Amino acid sequence: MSRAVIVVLDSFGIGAAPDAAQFGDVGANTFGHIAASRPLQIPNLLALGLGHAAYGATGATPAHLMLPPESELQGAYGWAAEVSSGKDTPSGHWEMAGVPVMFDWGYFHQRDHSFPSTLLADLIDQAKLPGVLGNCHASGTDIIKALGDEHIKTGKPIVYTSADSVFQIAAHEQHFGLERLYQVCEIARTLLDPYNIGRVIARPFIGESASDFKRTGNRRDYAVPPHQKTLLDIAKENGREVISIGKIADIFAHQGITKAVKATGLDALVASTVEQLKQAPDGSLIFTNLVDFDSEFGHRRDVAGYAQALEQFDQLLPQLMATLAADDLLVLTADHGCDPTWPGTDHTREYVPFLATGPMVPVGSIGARSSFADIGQTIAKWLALPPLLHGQVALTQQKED
Ligand SMILES: O=P(O)(O)O[C@H]1O[C@H](CO)[C@@H](O)[C@H]1O
Ligand SMILES: [Mn+2]
Ligand SMILES: [Mn+2]
Repeated sequence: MSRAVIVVLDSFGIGAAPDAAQFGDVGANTFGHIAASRPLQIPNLLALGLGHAAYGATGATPAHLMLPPESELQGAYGWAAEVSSGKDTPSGHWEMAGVPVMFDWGYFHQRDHSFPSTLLADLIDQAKLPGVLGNCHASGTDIIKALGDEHIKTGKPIVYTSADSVFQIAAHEQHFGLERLYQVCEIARTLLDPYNIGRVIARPFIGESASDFKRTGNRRDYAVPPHQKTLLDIAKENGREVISIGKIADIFAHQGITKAVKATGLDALVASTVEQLKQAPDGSLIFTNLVDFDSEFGHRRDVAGYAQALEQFDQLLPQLMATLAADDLLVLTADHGCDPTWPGTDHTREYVPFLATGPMVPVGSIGARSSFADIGQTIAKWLALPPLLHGQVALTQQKED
């Protein structure tokens, strides 16, 4: 048997998807626009075919990049489009696990007074709150700067949303209390089910004034469970270990997971992945989400920070690859784009990279993939699990002669 590792570089799109026009995202390109900002030192990602995949997705090599010859690549590369109706995190992850989201989530479209008054009244009543602040579309870091002081004074949590199907609640870890914030989120989760909202997100922060308010790693996402069996459920049912690292367990509403490991930051998340890979039994699935690309840089429209984080990840990659056993598969991908040069602060509809490596992975192009589900289907095959309902197998183990 063999093992599989998926590492999601959250928001790392590689060029506008064929249906980007429906999202106002024609021309968005997370990777391309970061690469255009300055020369990037990412030799390991390029050796896995990242530049080739970006070329495949857009028809152009990202600025400043010299692509290694195809014969020198260390894996298979492709570029995958999303079939799910939204460009949100759960849709992207569920689709890559074989469950595209073809229905529409509920959204709060109004930029101000975004939430129905009955919803807020029920939340205030059931969670025994003195009221709420915010009630608008916002960037999470801006809104705690603007309303954090008032929140501390009044004890009213800050509620806000975005173009995603989310209801986010920001509150101070000490003044309001972390456990209390989680309890309020659980109440909100039940109230939001009838609105078909994908996630309630707890956004704890610390600090004593606007200049030093800082969100912490205690963020928690309350997702609705996937509507069909995912790759994770199928692996678990077949007696496999399914190890979540970072946000994955939350994104799948803790379904199909046998072990959940928390870590904060790129270094710690990759280190946890390496550590789990060292001990995971044959047949295991390890699934890691690197949230910082999205939450610290993409949504913050921080091109320099994103570029630096890509270089940091590139440096961590050899260690991860060196931990792969002879028949292991490592897939690097993303769940959507979040072009830091794009107007607004929301996600962008993009192709994502589908980079696969491991000693038995055939080298070369696996081309354009019409759904992220090809990732899950490929892994199901690699792990000798029953096939998923969606997706095409992109590659199989290359047997030695
Ligand atoms: O601005 P922050 O709070 O980071 O919010 C972002 O994070 C949410 C979940 O990924 C997205 O819906 C987006 O609104
Ligand atoms: Mn995401
Ligand atoms: Mn996001």
